[in-house]
Amino acid sequence: MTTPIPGLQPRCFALVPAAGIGARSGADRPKQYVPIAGRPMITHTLAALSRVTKLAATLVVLSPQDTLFENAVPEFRGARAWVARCGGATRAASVSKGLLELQAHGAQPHDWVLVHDAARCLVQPRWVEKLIQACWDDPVGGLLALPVADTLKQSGNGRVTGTLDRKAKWAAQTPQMFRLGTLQQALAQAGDEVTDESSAIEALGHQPLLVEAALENLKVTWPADFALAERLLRSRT
Ligand SMILES: Nc1ccn([C@@H]2O[C@H](COP(=O)(O)OP(=O)(O)OP(=O)(O)O)[C@@H](O)[C@H]2O)c(=O)n1
Ligand SMILES: C[C@](O)(CO)[C@H](O)COP(=O)(O)O
Repeated sequence: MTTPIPGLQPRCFALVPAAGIGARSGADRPKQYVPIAGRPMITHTLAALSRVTKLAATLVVLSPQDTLFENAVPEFRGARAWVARCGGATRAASVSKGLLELQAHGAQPHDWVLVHDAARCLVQPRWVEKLIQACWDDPVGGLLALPVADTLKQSGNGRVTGTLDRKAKWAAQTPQMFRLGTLQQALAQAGDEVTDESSAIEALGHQPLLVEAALENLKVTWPADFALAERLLRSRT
């Protein structure tokens, strides 16, 4: 595991995987570019991250075939805003490629990386700050998450085949915050199929910190989620 270096302050970087196609969303384009409340979804995500002063820079990982980003987010530029068209076939592959890109920009193994889905466009700066504060002195790092409130059913052929114990179950969100070096090692060992960073870190034998967030930090995934996200965003202004 990458450990802190005495006397050397780590920096915090945001890494935003945005190389997916949004197959489940039913949209006519990658879902991160679908307008929500008048702007492409990803602009809300990046605007929220830009208000987190602890972040040294934000890297957006795009698909090598992406032609939409610069038009969608013309304001995303400058010393703290990086883009790399190095996305892979899975979210984990995109994150791994992004970590290499962060290193190419000078990030060090002991620096913190906050991986945040482009598709969680309702993230609020205060939740990100809560995560940073909670994890800053933690030996492992952690993630935003929410205790499961619904009763969990096991399914088979559309019928209930069992009821799962929901005690001590949390739904993982993002950002997920880990040291760059540890995350690189974890993803290299876990492979490209893990669905979040925490799973890879857990597979190394660590126990990431759970930092309670809000239901509102949802991931736009299904067609109906766009209207819900729009209502929530509009209700803030
Ligand atoms: N190969 C991939 C797949 C996903 N992502 C990103 O990871 C985040 C969470 O993934 P998900 O919600 O599953 O997005 P998609 O993969 O685009 O959706 P779907 O699975 O429905 O195709 C998204 O911001 C998405 O752009 C990525 O960078 N690279
Ligand atoms: C990282 C994540 O958002 C945590 O809930 C989630 O695992 C992403 O999953 P997906 O398969 O990319 O939708």
